[in-house]
Amino acid sequence: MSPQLSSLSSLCRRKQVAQLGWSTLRYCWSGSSNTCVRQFSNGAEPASWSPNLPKSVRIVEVGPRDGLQNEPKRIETAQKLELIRRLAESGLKTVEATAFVSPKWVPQMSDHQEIMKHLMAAIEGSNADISFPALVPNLKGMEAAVETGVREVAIFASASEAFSKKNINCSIEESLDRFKPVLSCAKSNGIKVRGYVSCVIGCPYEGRVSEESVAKLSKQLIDLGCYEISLGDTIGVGSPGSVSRMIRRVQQDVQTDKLAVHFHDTYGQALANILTSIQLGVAVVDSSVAGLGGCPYAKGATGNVATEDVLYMLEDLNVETGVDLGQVLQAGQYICKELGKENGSRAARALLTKAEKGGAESEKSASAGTDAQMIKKLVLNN
Ligand SMILES: CC(C)(COP(=O)([O-])OP(=O)([O-])OC[C@H]1O[C@@H](n2cnc3c(N)ncnc32)[C@H](O)[C@@H]1OP(=O)([O-])[O-])[C@@H](O)C(=O)NCCC(=O)NCCSC(=O)C[C@@](C)(O)CC(=O)[O-]
Repeated sequence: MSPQLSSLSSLCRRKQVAQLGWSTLRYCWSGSSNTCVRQFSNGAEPASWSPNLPKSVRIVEVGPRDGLQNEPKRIETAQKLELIRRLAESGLKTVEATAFVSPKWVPQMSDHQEIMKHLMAAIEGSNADISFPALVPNLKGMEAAVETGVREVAIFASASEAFSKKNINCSIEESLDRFKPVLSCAKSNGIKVRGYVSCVIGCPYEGRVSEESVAKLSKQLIDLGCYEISLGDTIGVGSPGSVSRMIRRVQQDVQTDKLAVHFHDTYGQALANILTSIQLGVAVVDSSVAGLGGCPYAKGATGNVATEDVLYMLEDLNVETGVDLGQVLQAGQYICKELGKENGSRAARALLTKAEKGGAESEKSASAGTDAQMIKKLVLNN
């Protein structure tokens, strides 16, 4: 073996390239630039640029709930349903639709019954492979959700005491007590329950949150019966260092295939955090169309990471999502127009600018295949 191949071989072994099937890989060096180009021996592209990435990622779209809950202007139920319809048509398999919370606390979600009844009627009797979960904070919310025929709910706890108090008006311990009857009601009605842990890196009232408390609460929610835990950086203060420390600690107590990540983009770290998380094996990512969002009880925190930005990155990494970026982008444009606000997705804005300048010209200059394909679609659809 040449010295170059031998040093590459040990480097790749360190990175556990064996998982990809070492024998099927052929390596060529482009001597001058010293870059390694990987190809499968059958000529196909490698699954992804890094052996540590999952083959596919499930996107949990939270725009209609997390994205809209903080909007000051009343959004009509019909507008919300139109947004959900467009998102569902893009190939998303999970679209969080609403929250059965108190209308006094979060007025924007007060049409939860109507939204959920409509969605459940739309998929009734079908084998539609799509889930429309709703947030529930307590048994009262759960009972209202059950009346609509809901098939999946999400309970939400906080790793910070102060945030728990502000957000759901009880301590962490009390919230777990409130969730117990929710879980048993879910069990007897065959409803899946997802669990959120908020403030996994920092809290707007208490500052830094320990990895220990995030792991403890995540495990408690799993033990209560949640099938998955979404780790929420509610105020978007994490970056890859703190995020990887937190995830590694949680992985000691909860299986990785039961974890999801939920990043807000306050410090512009969300995509880096997602890349870090998926390299640690997490294969479920929450995001919000057009980067809508913010929490009413976390002032100053910006929206969730934009679904379009996540899809743009994952497409380039060859990580499958089954979601059509063009359709999500158009759903984002629809809701931004209704809300009278600019699209918060950087990828959406860049692609739209290019599309406006003219598809053919942009295709020539597009740096990534994703750009060219997207612009073609946008030009055709506009
Ligand atoms: C949990 C409560 C209800 C406690 O609120 P409370 O005031 O302590 O509740 P209560 O039991 O004392 O009841 C007070 C009133 O609320 C009613 N009530 C009681 N429960 C419900 C219910 N489920 N639905 C509708 N109404 C309800 C109840 O019937 C009563 O009505 P009244 O007699 O005054 O007319 C309240 O604090 C609340 O609704 N909080 C929700 C806050 C919220 O939605 N926050 C945003 C979620 S985002 C988040 O948490 C982060 C996340 C998940 O996105 C992840 C991340 O970003 O990191």
